[in-house]
Amino acid sequence: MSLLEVKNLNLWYREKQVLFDVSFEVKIGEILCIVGESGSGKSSILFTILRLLPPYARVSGSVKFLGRELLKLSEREMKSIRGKEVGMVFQEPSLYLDPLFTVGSQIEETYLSHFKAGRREAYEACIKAMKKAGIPKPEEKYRMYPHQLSGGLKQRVCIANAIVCEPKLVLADEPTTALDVSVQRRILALFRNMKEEGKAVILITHDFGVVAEVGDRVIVLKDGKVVEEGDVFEIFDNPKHEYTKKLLSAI
Ligand SMILES: Nc1ncnc2c1ncn2[C@@H]1O[C@H](COP(=O)(O)OP(=O)(O)OP(=O)(O)O)[C@@H](O)[C@H]1O
Repeated sequence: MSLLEVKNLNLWYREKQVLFDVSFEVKIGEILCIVGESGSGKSSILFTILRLLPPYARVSGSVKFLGRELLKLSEREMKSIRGKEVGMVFQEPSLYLDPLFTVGSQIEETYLSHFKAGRREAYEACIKAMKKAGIPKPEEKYRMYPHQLSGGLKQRVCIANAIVCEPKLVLADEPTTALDVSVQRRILALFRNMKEEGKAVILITHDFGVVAEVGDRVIVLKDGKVVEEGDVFEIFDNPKHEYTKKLLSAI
């Protein structure tokens, strides 16, 4: 069953068009990887799905999540979807953590903004999410401020924040780039587990090793257009587009 259906999506930042007729689907239990060079529009696809665009952006097309047209929802309805139904891990964790609050209170806040729960329940959900995100000694880290954590740990806090409400879909923009190999493996294992729980992930990555390890399907983006789409094995064994061949030969 289709969890997310994106059809003929176009995006303009002021006069400049950056997405051209982008269409793809994400099924339940699937990890879709988006690959493409810097500036090809990968992050813009995720920001458009969650409607986190600047006021000067213009969008046409359709983004259906479980049959609901997200592009037509009010901001209030979108708020109830962001973080709860659809989680997001951004590229630069420092930008999304508030320096004035402990990381534990920020993750709990995400939980409490979507569920009527007491402090104890929120605390337990927070510790569980931190463990799943591969944070060692989560009870200690819970009380720390972002500046007291390394870049890799901050990224894992963002991942915990994205999964604390157990969303059906996680959008992850280069989530493992700042992490060392063992933590990276743990995060990829977390994404694989999400598939088994009937959830799905859209993963932006430059790393074809990551695609091979967890991806089910891939879309290749070039200058805002989908130039190739297919199952991971098909793309690796038989890339059709010159651009995909070039990306593959670069690794
Ligand atoms: N908020 C914005 N306002 C104006 N232009 C933007 C904005 N965000 C991105 N762009 C432009 O849109 C195009 C696509 O950018 P986007 O960040 O989506 O690409 P990307 O493939 O994710 O790149 P990267 O891998 O470097 O993150 C680029 O030309 C970029 O300069």
